[in-house]
This record gives sequence, C-alpha cells and structure tokens, in this order.
Amino acid sequence: MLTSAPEEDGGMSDRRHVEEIERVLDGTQTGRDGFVSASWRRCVELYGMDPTRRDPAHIVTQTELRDHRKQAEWLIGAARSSLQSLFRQVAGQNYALLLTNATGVCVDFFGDDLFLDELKAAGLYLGSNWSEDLAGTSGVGACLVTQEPVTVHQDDHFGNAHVALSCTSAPIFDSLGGLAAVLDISLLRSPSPKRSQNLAMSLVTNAARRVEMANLMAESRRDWVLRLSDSPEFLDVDPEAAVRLDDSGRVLGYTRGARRLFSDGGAVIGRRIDEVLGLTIDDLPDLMRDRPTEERIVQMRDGGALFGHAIAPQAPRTALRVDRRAGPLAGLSGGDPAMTRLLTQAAKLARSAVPLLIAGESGTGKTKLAHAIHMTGSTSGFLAMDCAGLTCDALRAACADLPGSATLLLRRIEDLPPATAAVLVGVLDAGAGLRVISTTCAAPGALDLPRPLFHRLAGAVLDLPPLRQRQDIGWLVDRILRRRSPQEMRLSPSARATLLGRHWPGNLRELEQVLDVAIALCEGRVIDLPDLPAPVDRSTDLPPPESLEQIMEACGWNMARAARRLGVNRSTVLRRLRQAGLQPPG
Ligand SMILES: Nc1ncnc2c1ncn2[C@@H]1O[C@H](COP(=O)(O)OP(=O)(O)OP(=O)(O)O)[C@@H](O)[C@H]1O
Repeated sequence: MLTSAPEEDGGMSDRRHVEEIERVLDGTQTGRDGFVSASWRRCVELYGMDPTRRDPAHIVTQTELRDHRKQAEWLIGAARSSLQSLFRQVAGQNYALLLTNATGVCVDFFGDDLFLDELKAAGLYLGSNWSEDLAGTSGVGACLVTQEPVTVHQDDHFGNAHVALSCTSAPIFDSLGGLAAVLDISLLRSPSPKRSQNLAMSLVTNAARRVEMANLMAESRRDWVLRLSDSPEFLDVDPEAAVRLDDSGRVLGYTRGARRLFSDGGAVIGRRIDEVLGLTIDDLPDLMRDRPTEERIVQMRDGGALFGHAIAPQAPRTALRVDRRAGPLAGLSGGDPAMTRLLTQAAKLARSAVPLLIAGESGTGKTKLAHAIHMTGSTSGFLAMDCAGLTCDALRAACADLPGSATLLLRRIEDLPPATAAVLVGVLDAGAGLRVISTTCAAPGALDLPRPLFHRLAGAVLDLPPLRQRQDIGWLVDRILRRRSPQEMRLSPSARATLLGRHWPGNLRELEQVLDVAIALCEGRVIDLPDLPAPVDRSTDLPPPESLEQIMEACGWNMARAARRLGVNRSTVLRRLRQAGLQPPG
C-alpha cells in the first residue's frame, strides 16, 4: 500500500496520479503505455519508491561528472554535431537536449540560457542521473531499460516531482550492438496530449541514428563500410544503416538500423557478410559511388532489396610524407616510413655531386630511383649503362660523347668486368661535371670491387627495401593499375588481400607483371582472384628470414594480412606475438 498524496501542495491531480499508480499495481489497465506501467511496478516493487515524495534531482559530484565525461569522450565527440543540428531545429521551443551515458548520467547538454535555473532544478542539466532506480520512471530511465525510443509524458513519470516534464528519449548503440547512451529531448512545459511529442520522437530517433553512423564511420577508416537505405535519395547523404567489414568480409561492427536486416537474431560480429546479408565482400566494389545510385541494389535474404553504398578503406594516414618539392622522388612512395626516410635523404643528395650507390634486391626500383635523382638534380645529360660485359672501349666511347654536366648510371656494378674497373676510375677522375650513380643487388659491403673504385662510387649508399617490407603496397597497386590499365579498374577485396599478402621475390617488377596479366585477363572492370596469375617463382616464395616485428610492421599490424603472408592462421600470429612480447605500436 502506498502512502496517500500530501494534502498541502499535492492537490487533486497529484492524488489522482498516486491513485492510478495504486490501481496499476493492483493489475488494472488504466490506458497507460505498457512500458510505463511496467516501470511504475519496478519503482515500487523493486526500488521501494514512494510517488508522493518530491525528491530533488539526483546530481553527481563535479569529480564524478568529470570522470563520466572523460569516459564518454568518444561518444560526446561523435554526438556533438548531431546534437548541435538537432538543437538548431528546435531552437526557441524551450526544449533541452541531454546526452546520457549507459548509466543515465547526463554527460552533454544543450538548453536555452533563459531557463537555465529552471532546467537545473528539474534535473535537465549536466551531471543529473536519470537511472530508473534513482529518478523513477523517466524518458532516459525507461529507454535504458527497454532499449527502445520512448516518450514519458507528464504524469507518465512516476514521482510527483517530475509530472510537469515531457521527455522523449532514444537509445544509442555502439558498433558492437551494446547500449552506449541515451539521447533525450525534454520540455519543462508541454501541451497535454502525448501525441504532441511525435515530432520530438522522430527528431530524436533520427539524431540517435546519425550519432551511431558518425561513430561507426570514425572507427572504420581502415575498413570497408557498407551503408544501406530504402530510398536512393538518402543513400549517400543520410543512410539508415551501416555495417563495418574487414577485408575478408567479416563483420566488425554495425549500427542499430542494420541489426534488423540481419537474417537471424544471433551474434553477428565476426561472421562473414554473406552469412548475414545477401551479398559477399567482392560485391562491394560494384556498390561504390561512381555507379548510379539506382544501380546499387542489394538483395536482402528476406526477398526485399535496399540501395547500397560501399566505402573502401582509406589509405593509412602517415605522418611521414616526402616533401612535395622533392618532385619525381615524391612519387615513388605512398607513405612507407623507410621509403620516406630514404627519399628525403635522396632529395638532399640529389642536389650535391656525391656519387651514389643504390642497393636493393632485383626489381625494387633502383633504376627508377636513379632517374628520379637525376631529374631532381642539376646535371643535364644522362647515360645509363649495364655493367655486365661492359668493355673498356665501349665505356670510353660512350663517355666521350657526354656533355660537360651529366649523370652516369652504372647498372649492376657487381657485374663490371675487372679490366673495365681500372678504366672507369680514369673516366671518373677525368670528368669534372660527371655525377655517377651505380646500382647493385649485392650487399654494398660484400661488393668485390677494387677499393679505389668502390670509394669513387659509394659516397653515400641508398638501401631500397624489398616490396614485402613496404607498408604502401596497396598504394603502389592502385598507382600501377591507374597507369597501366586502359580504363579505370578496381580490385575485388579478396584479390587485393591476396596481392598484399604475397612475398614478391621479384619486387616491383613482379607486381607490375602480375597486374599486367590481371588487366589482360579481366573481363569487366573489377579484377578478381581468378584474374591473378599464381606466383611464378615459388622456389624463392618462402617466407624470408625477417623478424616477426618487421612482418607485422609491413602489414600495418593487420592480423589477417600477416597471417596470409606467413601462411598461418590468425590465432597462430597472435600466439607468436604474445610469445615474442610484441604489441602494436601506440
Ligand atoms: N615506385 C615505383 N612505382 C611504380 N613502379 C615502379 C616503382 N619503382 C620501380 N617501378 C617499376 O618496377 C620495375 C623495376 O624497376 P627498376 O628497373 O627500377 O628496378 P631495379 O631495382 O633497377 O631492377 P634490377 O635490379 O633488376 O635492375 C620497372 O618496370 C619500374 O617501372
């Protein structure tokens, strides 16, 4: 039995409210929404609350508020612009907006300064705690329990303290499907019909959906995102649902709108997209923005269809970039840290006359780098010679025609016949304006050259990394594809993953050839697995003796890619990392 309503200030309506709660507890249907009756029941039977008490709002301490806000930083960031635009839409209508965390504490707030004192007194402010067991039936509290959008209007509230308010709240889910927050729009005073809040309901649910979308997009820069909409007009600007996928098509996250599209109610994270929706990862390139929206149709498993918009992973952002003023040198790398360091040095050395020795495995781009250095430097003539079988006469004849200022490129210096070595020393000493660049596949220290010659060639050594150690393979693939295909072509995600996972004993030359073959074999515009030639040089296609850390770095610490490159499964990679005490940087 509840205590009776206070006579002094409760008045008739307060008493009626308390009486209705009593009747609901007795099992009478009073016309209240079912979730409201259920909440009233919990308030009395579970939390032992008394509706006649006018408790002040529950406000956490400043220190607690700071902690709550710190923990919700990501959420506040993702929600800010949606809240701002929602607040603009309701400006001048006395609404207050509250963003609470999953425990019901308000961590962000927008309200009209004119009513700030009233809003604070009513608990519509930063730090107020609206969890049901403290504040009774409220929009936020009921939303946290039901995980559905709700309007708790006037005397839907449990306690007499809040019956003037009208609160409409929508849940916000994180990308793993957990309830993360509640977005609430509240009025101090409102018209009595509950339906007056229908517009508020639609505003708050749309804003919550946008917050989930913003959060998912912020998490997904390195992954595929598939966005879905019922209508082609909203697909690119305000889609209803989104799924985040890794490059093998496994679900990494989703927005609440996508949950209802999945074919069964079971756990979805980690499952392949073709198991939960009616498409595979390789269908995504066909759903990118360059296709007309009406053609981007995704068949759902229930027989329905939606419009789809696939967003490809963005290239990793790297702090290191070669200065654009380095000209042709800057175009040789897509942000691989070792290449960036090397090219930055090369750009400085290019302006000097220091003889350069470029070392690296076959096909790593030594000749291309030498050309770029020449183009960046100040010499005018350019002569490239292969050292294998180079005779003294041929060397003397070729150098005799060189202009006063020239670059002499000697390819594969390790193959220089010993007899020519002595002549080369003479040529270099005689040519005052001659800048020499040589290349070698051997380790510079192991070069079997006469010392006088070695010191005239190796003023500085530039060591090119093998392709398998580069972190910009994806960038190189796109660049080569753009340059060598007659029309715009793309790779299916599985074809891309395969290329990123190969060992590339033939380095960039091999990559170019593989892409040439794929371009020739591919019938449409999307290169898929069957278009890729198998690795030719399997004998050397064994994992090189590199450290696990080097491989992880080359794979951007992507477990799936490292597993493919090592030819083991992901759990083995994880185990080996743990054994080696390795962790991803930062
Ligand atoms: N940064 C790059 N981007 C795209 N393609 C490149 C790049 N560097 C080199 N290549 C291409 O890779 C192929 C091999 O390059 P290059 O001839 O410079 O290698 P190399 O190391 O001199 O080879 P080798 O040791 O066999 O003489 C060439 O076709 C070249 O165009």
